[in-house]
Amino acid sequence: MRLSEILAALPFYESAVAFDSVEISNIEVDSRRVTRGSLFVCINGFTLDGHDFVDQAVENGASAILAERKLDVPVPTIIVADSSRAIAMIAAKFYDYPTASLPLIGVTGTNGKTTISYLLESIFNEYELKTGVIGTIQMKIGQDAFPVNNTTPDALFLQRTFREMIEKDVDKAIMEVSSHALDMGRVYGCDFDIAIFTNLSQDHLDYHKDMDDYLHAKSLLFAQLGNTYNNNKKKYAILNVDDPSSRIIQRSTAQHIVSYGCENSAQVMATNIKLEVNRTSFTMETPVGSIEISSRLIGKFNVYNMLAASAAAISAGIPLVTIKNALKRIGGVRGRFEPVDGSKPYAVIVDYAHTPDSLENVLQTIKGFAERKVYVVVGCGGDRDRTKRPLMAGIAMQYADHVIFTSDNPRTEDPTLILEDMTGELQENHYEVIEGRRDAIFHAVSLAEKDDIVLIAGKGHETYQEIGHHRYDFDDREVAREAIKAKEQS
Ligand SMILES: CC(=O)N[C@H]1[C@@H](OP(=O)(O)OP(=O)(O)OC[C@H]2O[C@@H](n3ccc(=O)[nH]c3=O)[C@H](O)[C@@H]2O)O[C@H](CO)[C@@H](O)[C@@H]1O[C@H](C)C(=O)N[C@@H](C)C(=O)N[C@H](CCC(=O)O)C(=O)O
Ligand SMILES: Nc1ncnc2c1ncn2[C@@H]1O[C@H](COP(=O)(O)OP(=O)(O)OP(=O)(O)O)[C@@H](O)[C@H]1O
Ligand SMILES: N[C@H](CCC[C@H](N)C(=O)O)C(=O)O
Ligand SMILES: [Mg+2]
Repeated sequence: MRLSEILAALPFYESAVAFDSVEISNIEVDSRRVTRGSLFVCINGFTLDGHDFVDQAVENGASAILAERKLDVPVPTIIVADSSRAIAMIAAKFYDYPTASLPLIGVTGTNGKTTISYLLESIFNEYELKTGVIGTIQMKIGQDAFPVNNTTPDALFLQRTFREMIEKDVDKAIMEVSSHALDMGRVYGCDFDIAIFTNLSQDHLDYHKDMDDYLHAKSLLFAQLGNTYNNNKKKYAILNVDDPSSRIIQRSTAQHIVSYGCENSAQVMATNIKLEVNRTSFTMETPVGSIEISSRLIGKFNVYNMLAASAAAISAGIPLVTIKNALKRIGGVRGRFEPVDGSKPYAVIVDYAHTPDSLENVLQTIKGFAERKVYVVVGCGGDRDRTKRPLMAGIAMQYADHVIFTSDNPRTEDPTLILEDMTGELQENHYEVIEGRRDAIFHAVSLAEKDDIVLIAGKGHETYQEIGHHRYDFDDREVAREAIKAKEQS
């Protein structure tokens, strides 16, 4: 595509030289991926500055550079005020606005995004539609899975992926939209058809100034709903009426709102909720009728997830009976309330709870069924919100009979200091600190007796532990299985 055509997507740019004849074969933000004919976009990141790699990009064959300042290079340089925002617009243009035709659902909120994405995948698949999913665990096109570095990847990856999804005949794309992504403009250029809000509770206060700032970022998904290409497609905002933040979010969109909830009156509402140890059932009242839902997803928080997914699916025209069958079929989502080796007299559950609210929800659920002791193995990630550490520790202590505090992903922080942040204010002493996560899991499992429950929280599906800048192989579920085996042999 001609550079001038790509640049037409930008509201403003400057260039000192003529570039009318420049052809662009692809766009890249990483100088190492640049090939002959690339447009290299220099992004000033959190750790490195793409402008410093411009020589490598030119050596690798870049035809033009998009940057935030003048650079001494022998190819045309286009100057914009903010290249990480410009990239979203030009990537959408370069890949010919894929989301103008690809039906796209965005899920945002503190907890439940991944779960809802996979519920929607199951519902659409049940209706024989091909899905694409982008989120925390992976990117999927149909049943093919690919690794991702971020819950919501950068704009270039997104637009490229949406185009690939169209080429591979995807009918519905579902993506998690993190507050970081919204704040950094990774999803500018995405034309969402349905936007889902799950809930808002404390997390990410390392990045967002305060909870208002965090909520504002979440609301941006709804502010952009229907404003992208003005193509007159009907848009829906799916809001949780039981979360007070929905009232603020509601004000950021003029699109059709579909409410869901259990406590306050909602368009899609759960009544007669029965929470059992291995099954959840409820009546789902909807604008298109009422239906009995039965699912193997456990806990009231999963009733909210099922309502949110159902409200979105109904808005997308999926019949209630398909929704019912899909929710009945789905066994669970990887690393979310996942039992490890259900054949033992005690239970071991791995769950991705890494926020105060999710930990409280999961522990409340477990306490609702526990016949004897509850053990919790939990830590907090390094280089992340420090203020959630004592809150998570307090919640673990409140619900568990015994807590083993351990390392999550320490990243570049000292694990001992993270654990001090967690335990420093604790008044009671029914806890131990075992820094090594493997030892902590082995110890917790060794303590479990008949009818006890061990919750291993925080890392869910993750298959690594990040210490310093290195990711070591580590999977809570595998380690728990080994611990169970060791216990049985001792
Ligand atoms: C703070 C943050 O969001 N950082 C993101 C950012 O990385 P960065 O700014 O550090 O990038 P950088 O390494 O400084 O590089 C700057 C530029 O130089 C370029 N470069 C670099 C090296 C080189 O040789 N040549 C070159 O051109 C890079 O390609 C890049 O364009 O851009 C990267 C590429 O898009 C992201 O992967 C990375 O996310 C990191 C891994 C991250 O941890 N982000 C978290 C905070 C995040 O976004 N989390 C949310 C989920 C949160 C949740 O819901 O729980 C998410 O959506 O993932
Ligand atoms: N609706 C919900 N409300 C509160 N807690 C929830 C809800 N759904 C899931 N959880 C809890 O939060 C954890 C993470 O769930 P999930 O992965 O679906 O959320 P997420 O929003 O995708 O998280 P992330 O921000 O890490 O991507 C689960 O393991 C469970 O403990
Ligand atoms: N998307 C979240 C995941 C946190 C998972 C937890 N295991 C941790 O490392 O803190 C984040 O990057 O903040
Ligand atoms: Mg997620």
